[in-house]
Amino acid sequence: MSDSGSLVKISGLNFSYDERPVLRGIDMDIPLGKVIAIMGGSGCGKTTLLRLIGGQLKPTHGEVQVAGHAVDRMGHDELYALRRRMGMLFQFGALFTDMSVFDNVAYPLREHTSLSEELIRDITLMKLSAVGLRGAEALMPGALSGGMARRVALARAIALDPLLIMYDEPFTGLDPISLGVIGQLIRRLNDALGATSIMVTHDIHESLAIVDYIYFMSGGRVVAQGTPDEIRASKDPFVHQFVYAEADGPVPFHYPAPPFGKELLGKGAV
Ligand SMILES: Nc1ncnc2c1ncn2[C@@H]1O[C@H](COP(=O)(O)OP(=O)(O)OP(=O)(O)O)[C@@H](O)[C@H]1O
Repeated sequence: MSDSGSLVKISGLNFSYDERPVLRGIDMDIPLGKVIAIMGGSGCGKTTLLRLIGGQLKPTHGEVQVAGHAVDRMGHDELYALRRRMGMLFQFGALFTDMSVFDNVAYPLREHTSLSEELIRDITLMKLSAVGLRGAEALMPGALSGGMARRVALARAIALDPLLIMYDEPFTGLDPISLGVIGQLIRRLNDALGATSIMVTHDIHESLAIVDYIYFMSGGRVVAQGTPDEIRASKDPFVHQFVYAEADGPVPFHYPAPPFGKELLGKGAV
């Protein structure tokens, strides 16, 4: 793929929290218009990767480019302008509980633009309509089901017509029907906006249904990648473990610990 076609280009990316390496040489090329999933075991660095793309963290080595510009070399104003073009949906959506559905979705427009209240109203209603919730504008978040709240969070994430939308575990805590609805919405909104979407998720089946490409991470590295068809056909043990939700495989079930026998004996001997 040519550079002109990629919205996010990650090259040789390393990142450590203090001295502890979390990402170790990540390369990704995410084309404009695509929806991609990043999967991997707990703590493998997925959220850290999103924060590096968003410019909240700086690489230890390597580079993240968004729309042809290195994120860590941007000045304050440039980074602010870029963030305005990025929609983020964090785990559980995190709506402002003391604001109505309407005010939640209008919030980024009021914060980041100088549009008239009349125009903000029209855009907000259009965004709510895009997620099927125009009629719910006056409700407070406490009155929403989990699936509806997630849809409001989606409407808020796309309020400013983002170039790039990042989702951190958008399906967590949803029932299977809402999960399918949110998955389809992520795809439809991406395509309608001509945006590019990156989602960190544990849901392999929803990912296979809606994304263009999947990266699997382990130990801070990309260990497998491919289109949904390639992933379904893959014999890679890592991919197999994810697709078939097996406890035993390359992704360890246990957090690293000293051998059990040694620890128990150690305690018994005291
Ligand atoms: N602010 C921080 N300071 C120090 N270490 C951190 C910080 N944030 C995350 N970590 C550590 O970095 C590693 C990667 O964390 P990250 O949240 O990116 O993983 P993840 O793949 O998103 O995990 P999960 O799927 O459980 O959300 C973890 O071991 C975590 O404990």
